[in-house]
Amino acid sequence: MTEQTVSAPLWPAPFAQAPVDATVAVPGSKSVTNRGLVLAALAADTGVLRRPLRSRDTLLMADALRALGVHVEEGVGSDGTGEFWRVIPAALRGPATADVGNAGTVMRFLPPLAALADGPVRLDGDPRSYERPLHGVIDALRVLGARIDDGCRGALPMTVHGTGSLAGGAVEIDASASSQFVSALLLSGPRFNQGVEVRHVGASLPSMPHIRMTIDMLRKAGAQVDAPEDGGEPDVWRVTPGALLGRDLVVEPDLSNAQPFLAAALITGGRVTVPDWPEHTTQPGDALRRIFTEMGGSCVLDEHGLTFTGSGRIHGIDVDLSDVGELTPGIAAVAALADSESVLRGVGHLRLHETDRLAALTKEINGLGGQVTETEDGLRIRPRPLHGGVFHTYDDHRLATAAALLGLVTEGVKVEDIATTGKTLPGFDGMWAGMLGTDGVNGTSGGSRIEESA
Ligand SMILES: O=C(O)C1=C[C@@H](OP(=O)(O)O)[C@@H](O)[C@H](O)C1
Ligand SMILES: C=C(OP(=O)(O)O)C(=O)O
Repeated sequence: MTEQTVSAPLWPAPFAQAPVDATVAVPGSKSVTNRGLVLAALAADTGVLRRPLRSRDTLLMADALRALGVHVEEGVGSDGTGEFWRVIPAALRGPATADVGNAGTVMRFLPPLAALADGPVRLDGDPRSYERPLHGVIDALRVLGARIDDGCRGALPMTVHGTGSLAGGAVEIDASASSQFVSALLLSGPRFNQGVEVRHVGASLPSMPHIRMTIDMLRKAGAQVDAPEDGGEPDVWRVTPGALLGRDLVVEPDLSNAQPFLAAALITGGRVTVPDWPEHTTQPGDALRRIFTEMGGSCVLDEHGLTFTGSGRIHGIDVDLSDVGELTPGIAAVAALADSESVLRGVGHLRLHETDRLAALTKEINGLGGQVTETEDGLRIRPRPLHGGVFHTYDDHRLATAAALLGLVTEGVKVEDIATTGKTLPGFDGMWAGMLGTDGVNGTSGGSRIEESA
């Protein structure tokens, strides 16, 4: 978290005049889209992603794959099935350069793929990407046979000197900083000569549902994966070398991006339906059904989707979020509005996300009158009456959506750089106005005015 010195646009967060009552269609999952792109690029034949997420993180992945010689064509189905991306794999080429932005999925999933290119691949990104942990991927790739020039930093920017193939084999890593280290190695594993065996040797491992998502998608693309949950050794995954199939994949809505809308129902005592909520999923956002129910609402999953209804009461919660860390900012915002204290545990690694999320949430919620303290592995949140003010967002999409939530029930909240939501949810401000019925349809325009900060 660095202080923001440049003036950034301020977005007056719309204040809810009444409980929300809306249906909100949420675009595709970032995590599924970027895994789908990588697996399709490594496949033996053409694949299609239907309803992919079109956001900064996924466009960066598509562009990086194009730089490596893969064809990613964008189209719109004539049969009402919406947008699709056709991925035509090709021999991976170097020299190439790729911008990873501040996308964890791109900066971690791309290096193993780059090691399969037939020349050097230079990876660079936003200043924050230099600070985000990448050593687990870099060190592992070296053990597996890759040559990487990272100036001994264990971080970006770096060049992966691809030679057209990688030996692969067994490797130990400490993935306590990010589950994406494990996912990255497994995703490209089928294309390594000996496949890959990844053994996690660190103290903890966050975001297990995301590792399950990796395994599930690998298997659906034809890979053979041995995982701990199938009776294998704890913290060891094995991927057998072999060809991957091009799939026709319909991307589920991003359930973590559904969070602010469901939370809006919870904190206003209203109701929000998210269509196409999957009955079974590996997405961590599915845990919102349990977490937000415990915090005071109720939900029904039926043919309309997931309908979440607030009760008018918001309860504090004591919860371990290590499996679902990316939900923390939204849960923290709701907790700041609750009728009792909350303790959010197991998320120390969020200090190395888009920003230091624990420091940023503490500072910004307290700036509106809240009482949040950092613990070693999370946050303690004592609800206090909040007041308006500027909420800084530190280039973090989930800070921005958390701020919008606080502004929904607190007059005068101004959110810095709402456009940062474009990392995973472009057009968030318009969707928020649509949920409130203030998107111009009924004559008001709460969500679109922008001011310059001092
Ligand atoms: O693999 C993925 O798609 C993700 C894994 C998680 O990363 P960490 O394990 O680094 O928290 C999550 O926070 C991120 O938003 C997406
Ligand atoms: C941590 C996140 O993203 P990334 O994929 O950049 O790690 C997130 O989306 O909350």
